[in-house]
Amino acid sequence: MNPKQFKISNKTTKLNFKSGFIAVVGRPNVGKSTLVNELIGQKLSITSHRPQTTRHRIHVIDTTDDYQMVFVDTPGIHMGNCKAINSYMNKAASSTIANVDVILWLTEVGKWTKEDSRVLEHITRIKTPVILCINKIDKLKYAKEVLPFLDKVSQKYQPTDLFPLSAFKKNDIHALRKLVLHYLPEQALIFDADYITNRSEKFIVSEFIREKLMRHLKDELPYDLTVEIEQFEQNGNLQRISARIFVDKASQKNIVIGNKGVMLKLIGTEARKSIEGFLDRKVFLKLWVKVKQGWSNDKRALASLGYN
Ligand SMILES: Nc1nc2c(ncn2[C@@H]2O[C@H](COP(=O)(O)OP(=O)(O)OP(=O)(O)O)[C@@H](O)[C@H]2O)c(=O)[nH]1
Repeated sequence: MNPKQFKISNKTTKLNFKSGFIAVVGRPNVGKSTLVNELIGQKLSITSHRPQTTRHRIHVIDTTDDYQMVFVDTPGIHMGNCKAINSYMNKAASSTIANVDVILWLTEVGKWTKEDSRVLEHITRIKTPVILCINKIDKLKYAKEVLPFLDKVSQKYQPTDLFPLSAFKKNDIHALRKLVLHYLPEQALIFDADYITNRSEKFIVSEFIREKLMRHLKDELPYDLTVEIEQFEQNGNLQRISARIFVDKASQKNIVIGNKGVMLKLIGTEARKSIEGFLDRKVFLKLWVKVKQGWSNDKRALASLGYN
């Protein structure tokens, strides 16, 4: 299903119908986007093994006959980099936790870091119910190995619920969905039943391209680039897309293109396949690389590239 324009619903729903907003927060790389994609059963948020993959807040919506859950996936709250883009990401995450019905706070089993403590500072300021999810427990050999970590976390903070899980396990996702539902108020649909995100098709497509760049390029390079869609035209069952990849330095342009264009071709092929699956039509994708020096630390450049 393709995202349509976000619209407030005026449809009536059955008795006892529940709906509400659920913020998904946590430090980078704990599995927030993976969890959100699993909860809604569709990939809309990009993921990678690298921290700080998600840069923008995105609403993804799951509607059934009984409920409508609006998940708000956020960038990881992080430290140590004070570029304008980093403060944009931290602000997008921390401003989300007010005005939701419940917060899913993700941590990773066995790994409490300073950035988790930073999230805790934000969480303790608000009164919203918090489900503290201890993710990636599939990495443990025995289930009981989670206990010392639960103990450690409980000494720092008493959440409304403590929920160990693996985002990869269907049963865990099912149980978490039931728990979330408990915190949603009985009220009608917030958005029309066929809306699945607040973001445009163009935005999701640019994110799929950025995901492949994050996954294939090494070191710091993925953090120094962004993607802008220049052409997005549908002609019957064919979607023509032209996208520009902005890098920070001239030397980075050659790395993104690769020897004889091999890297850009690989990224283009993988991105095209993902986009075709998402749009459910054939895609002609053209990628360009352009140097835009200092874009990630320039507020005006950021705003013009959609970071606002
Ligand atoms: N083993 C294991 N890996 C997981 C699990 N959930 C997520 N991951 C992996 O953790 C990595 C990070 O996942 P993301 O969903 O991108 O994490 P995120 O918290 O959205 O990351 P940011 O964009 O940095 O905020 C990916 O390689 C995922 O495949 C899990 O339950 N178990």
